[in-house]
Amino acid sequence: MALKNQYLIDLLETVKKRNAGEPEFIQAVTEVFMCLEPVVEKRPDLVEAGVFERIVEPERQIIFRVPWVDDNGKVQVNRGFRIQFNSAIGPYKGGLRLHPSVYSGIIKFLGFEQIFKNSLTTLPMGGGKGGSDFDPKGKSDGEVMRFCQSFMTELCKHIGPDCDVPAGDIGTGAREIGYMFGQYKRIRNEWSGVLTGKGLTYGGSLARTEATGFGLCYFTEEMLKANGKSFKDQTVVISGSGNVAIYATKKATEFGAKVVALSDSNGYIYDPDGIDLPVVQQIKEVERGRIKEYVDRTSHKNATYTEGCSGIWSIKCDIALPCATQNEIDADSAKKLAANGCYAVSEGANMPSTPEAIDVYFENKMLYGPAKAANAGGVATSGLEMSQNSERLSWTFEEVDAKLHGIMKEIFKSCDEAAKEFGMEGNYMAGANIAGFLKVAEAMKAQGCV
Ligand SMILES: NC(=O)C1=CN([C@@H]2O[C@H](COP(=O)(O)OP(=O)(O)OC[C@H]3O[C@@H](n4cnc5c(N)ncnc54)[C@H](OP(=O)(O)O)[C@@H]3O)[C@@H](O)[C@H]2O)C=CC1
Ligand SMILES: O=C(O)CCC(=O)C(=O)O
Repeated sequence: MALKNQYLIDLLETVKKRNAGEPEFIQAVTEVFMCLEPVVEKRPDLVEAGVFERIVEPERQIIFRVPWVDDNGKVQVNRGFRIQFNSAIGPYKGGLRLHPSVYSGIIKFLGFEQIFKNSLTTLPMGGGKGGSDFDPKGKSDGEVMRFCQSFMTELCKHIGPDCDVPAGDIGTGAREIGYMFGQYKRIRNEWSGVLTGKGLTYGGSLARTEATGFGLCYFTEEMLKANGKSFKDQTVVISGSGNVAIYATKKATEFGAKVVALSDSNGYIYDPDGIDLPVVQQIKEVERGRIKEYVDRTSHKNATYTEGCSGIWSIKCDIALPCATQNEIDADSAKKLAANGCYAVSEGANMPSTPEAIDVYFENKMLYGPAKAANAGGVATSGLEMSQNSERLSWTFEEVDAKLHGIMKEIFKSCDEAAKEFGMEGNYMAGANIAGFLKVAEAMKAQGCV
């Protein structure tokens, strides 16, 4: 697919020049622009208000030094990032990624996607994202703590419960959030809901741990239902074996599907008898081990491990849920999925499909649940954590889960309706981008040229 609208073509050229060397961000903007072409035609008032030019430029970007001392007494230096992309509809909100691949282009694409995702949740949250090229893998708890304290010593100057509320993402789980929260509280001498994904003993919300994976399945079930299908008795392949993948496996299994594969950045497991989730949880959540250990630890005799990640998409399945990282499904992998009869791809990870892979989904009439809608359950539940912190109350697991389920149903409905309204029925990617954009755009127009 290529852009046809000259105004958007020219604007994309400007974005490319201004953000040279950041291909992930250009990829994210290109996708959004392709979906917004009919909006440009229908809403000249938004063009007049400069909304398109303003929405692709972050309100603020912070880059900082993160020095810390390792277990050998050696000084290490990482780079920290926080991008405060858009605050039109609420305080900046989005996770912190700790992974060696992190640089400004990754944080910028994630922050940009977050604007539309957060808008789709219906909650008042703007878009932001952050992180560092620090790799928590293989580090001791002491090293992770010293890094997190140093990171927060700078970050705390720029965030706050009514300004910017970070959370977890790849490499940032409950341990890291705990260390960062402790440091924020110590420096600012205040207890506030400045981070979400907190532990349950200090203001965290029940069901936040499960929320992204559960939400992905709630959204996917709605998409399947609208097309006369369901998870029941379907074979599912899920990539990754982190927070999102684990709870997507749990909910898909509860919905009656059989999940047969999971992966990490070294390789993938295939278990034709269905993934033995408690074993995966022990290895990944408790021991921080590698997925290949599964084969020796499960009683399922037919389980196998294969080195390398992309082979996971050659496994025959009905539904694929990529839950690891960006651009993990390319055109070749998408073609293998289609050739093996996979009819639905729904994204737990952020931007896991390349543009060429998305073309393959549409050419093969596969159902496609785009990340900014399908994985919005995590941030939605973070929004619910913020509400509980403000109220000084804690809701039960069932209450939070029911609200999450309701939000995911509404997100599917908005995507479906926007796609229909703008003449692209069944294209939930277009629907998600249009519905997410319109709310933010109206707010930006109403607030004047800021
Ligand atoms: N956590 C949340 O609430 C939300 C997360 N997301 C997105 O979901 C995805 C997964 O996040 P989450 O589960 O939280 O992260 P985790 O750190 O818990 O798990 C990440 C998983 O993905 C694998 N992975 C990471 N990088 C790569 C890579 N380059 N190639 C192959 N596999 C890789 C990891 O393997 P290994 O252990 O080997 O690194 C691990 O299995 C990300 O795209 C994130 O942005 C989206 C919405 C909310
Ligand atoms: O819960 C949050 O605030 C962050 C979630 C997130 O980073 C994401 O949706 O990608």
